[in-house]
Amino acid sequence: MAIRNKYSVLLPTYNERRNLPIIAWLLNRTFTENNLDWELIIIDDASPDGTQEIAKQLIKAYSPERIKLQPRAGKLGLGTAYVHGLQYVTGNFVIIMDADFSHHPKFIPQMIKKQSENGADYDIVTGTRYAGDGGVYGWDLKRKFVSRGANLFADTLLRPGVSDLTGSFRLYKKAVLQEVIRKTESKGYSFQMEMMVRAKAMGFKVAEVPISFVDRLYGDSKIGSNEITAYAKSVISLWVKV
Ligand SMILES: Nc1nc2c(ncn2[C@@H]2O[C@H](COP(=O)(O)OP(=O)(O)O[C@H]3O[C@H](CO)[C@@H](O)[C@H](O)[C@@H]3O)[C@@H](O)[C@H]2O)c(=O)[nH]1
Ligand SMILES: [Mg+2]
Repeated sequence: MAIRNKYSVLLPTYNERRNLPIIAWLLNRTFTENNLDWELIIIDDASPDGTQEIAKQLIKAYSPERIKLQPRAGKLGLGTAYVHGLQYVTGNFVIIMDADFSHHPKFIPQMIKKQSENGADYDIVTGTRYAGDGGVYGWDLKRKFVSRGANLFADTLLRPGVSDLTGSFRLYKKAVLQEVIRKTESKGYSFQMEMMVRAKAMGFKVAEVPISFVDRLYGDSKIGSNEITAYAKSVISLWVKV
């Protein structure tokens, strides 16, 4: 008999108390309706808004097998949050996504289907805002420009052949995520781009699923201008090395 797949969602949070119950509810509904085994690992960086209290209530409401809280002592960045969370994964597939429902769980079954579609066996399935029916809703012109510019910059220099390098809604085989993460140096938002460039350079097979990214309703984005500088540095250093 074939082994049943298990999907572990890594969810980094920083001040997401209003979003967390809804995203947990949507994830539970999606996995249950699709008869999939899953767990949710919340990586909270000591959010001052009490996100962890909400996480603890959710663990009680759903069960400690389904929802896990793996906090850190301070705000240590998005890239290292995934590295931290990965240690606790018990599934054979890992999904990374944002907690503010910019990444709607309804795309997860599509990503899972794509992973093995027509006898394929992709190592990574990435959501893309920049191909097919994908798109971005709710961002101002400046943010759209930064995102497009970041993708264009990395694509021009590194040619990885993936339409959305900075997007962070992805499905990985756990072993692949572990292997690529070991080589990745980015601590912040440039993590996604570096992971994808390295994965392609390492010969992993990547598929794309168009997603609509809807800007958050509650709370603020945590991206700052220092992240943009770090991103540019990371693209250039990959250009030299990879
Ligand atoms: N634990 C932890 N979580 C963090 C940190 N910084 C951000 N997060 C969490 O990471 C997710 C994304 O953060 P946002 O601040 O909402 O990002 P965004 O501006 O909407 O950016 C989105 O687009 C970027 C560009 O395409 C993406 O790179 C990014 O991942 C995200 O999808 C959210 O769940 C947020 O709580 C951190 O330092 N630590
Ligand atoms: Mg967001």
